[in-house]
Amino acid sequence: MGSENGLATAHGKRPLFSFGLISDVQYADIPDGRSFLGVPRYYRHSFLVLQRAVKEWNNHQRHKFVINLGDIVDGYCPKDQSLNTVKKMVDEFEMFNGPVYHLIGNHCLYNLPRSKLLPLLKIKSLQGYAYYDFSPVPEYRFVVLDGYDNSAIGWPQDHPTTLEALKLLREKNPNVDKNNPTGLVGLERRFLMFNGGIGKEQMEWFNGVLQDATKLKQKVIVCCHLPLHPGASSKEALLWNYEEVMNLIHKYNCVKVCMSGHDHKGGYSIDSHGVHHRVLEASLECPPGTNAFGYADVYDDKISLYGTDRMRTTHMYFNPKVDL
Ligand SMILES: Nc1ccn([C@@H]2O[C@H](COP(=O)(O)O)[C@@H](O)[C@H]2O)c(=O)n1
Ligand SMILES: O=P(O)(O)OC[C@H](O)CO
Repeated sequence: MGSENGLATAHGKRPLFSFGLISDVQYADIPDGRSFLGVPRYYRHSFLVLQRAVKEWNNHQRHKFVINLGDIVDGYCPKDQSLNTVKKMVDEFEMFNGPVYHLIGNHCLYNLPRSKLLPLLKIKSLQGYAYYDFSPVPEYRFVVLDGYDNSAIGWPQDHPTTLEALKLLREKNPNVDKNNPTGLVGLERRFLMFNGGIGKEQMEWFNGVLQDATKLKQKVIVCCHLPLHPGASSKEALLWNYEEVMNLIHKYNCVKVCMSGHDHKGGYSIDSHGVHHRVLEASLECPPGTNAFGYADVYDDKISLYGTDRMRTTHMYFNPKVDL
């Protein structure tokens, strides 16, 4: 891991704080396999990646917390093992000497209902939603979005949200298999069942948090399992209503970085308003002996993400013209 070890850096400053990050561990006690498109997936090895990540984060000694960008378990995990597998993963995360913040992903929801999943992940939620915020230092606010708020997965089959999401998928995606993007053109390829969107109440809550952060002169890092910007992601992995979310973010100047998982190859872009979008490379796709985890050093004018092996290092400088 490229390291500044939390000490004075090249531009002479100490980070305000640092934190560990990882995404798409997608562990299951099953033999190696492949994605639909043929990319190898190492279901058992991904647990070893997590173990090595926790060891590194603890060795560093200065990380204030760790954030898991979602999909702690894989959809192929035998369903009679789901509960114990999620517990095993949470227990491993809890070997970290500090708080751990989890996001939910589609694979989590293939395994467990929200009522079981959220308490295990220690996500304090209202009515089963998995969005929340926290402020590790007065200068920064993290917003965790629930990208499966509007979704055809994770809610009971007869739930109004499921029915509404299925209606949208029928309108947008003519394929029988609603995970199949064949025939969908351009950004419409995001209308797949393994994606989802942010609902009205969550949007209102998000707007309120951005207003409050602006008042407090806090910089905001938005985290969502589903990517929010086409420049950093495959079209097939995007949040259904990413434009609505980005329009809201762009009304304010406080959001500096958006972080996601889901699109396993990873990605990075800066949008037209200078907001950085970083999609993290998946732990699941690390061949044995390799890794994909990292940590971020956070300053008042940049975030440096230091990746290990398959997770790329990214220095994200904030646009000095964008004042708080
Ligand atoms: N191009 C694609 C990608 C996926 N699918 C469908 O999605 C399911 C999940 O895909 P994974 O990459 O997670 O394995 C897969 O079973 C397909 O139904 C697709 O049709 N076309
Ligand atoms: O996380 P999965 O297995 O549902 O795969 C999602 C795809 O990578 C999105 O393009």
